[in-house]
Amino acid sequence: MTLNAPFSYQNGMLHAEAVNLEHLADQVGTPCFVYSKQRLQDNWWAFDRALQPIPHLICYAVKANSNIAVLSILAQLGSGFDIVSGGELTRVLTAGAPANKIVFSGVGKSIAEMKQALEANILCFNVESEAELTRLNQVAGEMGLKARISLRVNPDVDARTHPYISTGLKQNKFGIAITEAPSLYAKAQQLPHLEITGVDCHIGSQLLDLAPFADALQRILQLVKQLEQQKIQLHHIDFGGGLGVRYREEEPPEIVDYANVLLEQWQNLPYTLLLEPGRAIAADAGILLTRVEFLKNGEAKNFAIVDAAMNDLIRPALYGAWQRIEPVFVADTPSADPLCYDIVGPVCETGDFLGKDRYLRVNEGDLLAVHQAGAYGFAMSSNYNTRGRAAEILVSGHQWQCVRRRETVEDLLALESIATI
Ligand SMILES: Cc1ncc(COP(=O)(O)O)c(C=O)c1O
Ligand SMILES: N[C@@H](CCCC[NH3+])C(=O)O
Repeated sequence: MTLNAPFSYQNGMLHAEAVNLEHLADQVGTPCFVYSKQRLQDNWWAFDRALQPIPHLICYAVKANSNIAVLSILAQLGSGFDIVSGGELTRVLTAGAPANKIVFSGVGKSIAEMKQALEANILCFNVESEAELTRLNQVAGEMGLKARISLRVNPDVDARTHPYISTGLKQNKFGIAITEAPSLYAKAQQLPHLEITGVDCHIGSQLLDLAPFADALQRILQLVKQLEQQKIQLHHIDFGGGLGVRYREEEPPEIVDYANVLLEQWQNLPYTLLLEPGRAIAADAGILLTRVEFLKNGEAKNFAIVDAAMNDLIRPALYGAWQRIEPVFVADTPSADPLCYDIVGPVCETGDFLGKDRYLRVNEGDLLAVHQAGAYGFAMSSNYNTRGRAAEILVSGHQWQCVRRRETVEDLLALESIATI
């Protein structure tokens, strides 16, 4: 028997982390998410290196994986952060990141969130509507402060990704139409409690093509020229995140090729380039470990019923996403042919599956690893069916540490009370 390295990737590279996953799963219990410190760092450095020729700030998209230990690893590298809520702001500051590297995206910022971010003195609000602009100006004024802003511009390019995670089209709720941006910038310039500092854009997630990026940047740079003519002073251009990763047979661009497409158009612009990558930094730095509870041979299908469910990893149920699932132990000389299974969880939904039609050699009690689970895994988990959320483990070399313990039922019930009315 050989133990698979915890992070053996599709490209055949074995990762340096060397923790025995069986021992870890025995001690922590399953399901649990396991993150590689080294891989997080390597991914962040790959962006940083690729953008070396120009002034830049990588603002990791916290929504992808907001564990405080993950954030603090990136903060120590000098990362900036893209947040979308007051909660994420608190996490990032708790992780020790400086507020002046934080940008705040999202279409529905509340007054309380605006106040929190103004008090913290974040780098920039990415404003997504005229109404938000008005509200932010008022809130900042009441606090006797000025809010630094970018307008998030919707360039109307088709990112050619899943419709739920495409954000740069006219019909999406995000951003301000590029055609309306010059007049809204002119308005922002008149508002006394705002300070224009940049332009922002994000066209979608899990992008596998460079063309939409190139297209969007071209449109943004045209807008920037127009704003220069309007004498609007910019300091940065925030080009969002969205670079895809390989889940199955996709061929996402390398980080360096993605950066080169941006650099080609950038030339010698006198601005700082901000990027907001999430998935490309966190996805392949994490796996979800789950144990087979039962094997069930139905009339039409075989099921491997595992102890992780859609509440732990919702991407398969929500987007029909495919993530690689494989046993942690692989026999050197397999004794039987693999069987075709649906890998399903205990949640009472037919949509509760982690994978369908997977050929596996498994037995009850076996440990499985779901790959590419470092991004939009735990961060999108829930307590559906009153299931406590999984533990999160960070591994570094031969060491591991529990960076979020498993939720107990007491944790879940603590917020509720028996009705007395
Ligand atoms: C505004 C914004 N920035 C950054 C991201 C991160 O995207 P990704 O994880 O695809 O890099 C997202 C998510 O799509 C987003 O909405
Ligand atoms: N949650 C999505 C990505 C959403 C990106 C956020 N704007 C996913 O798992 O693919």
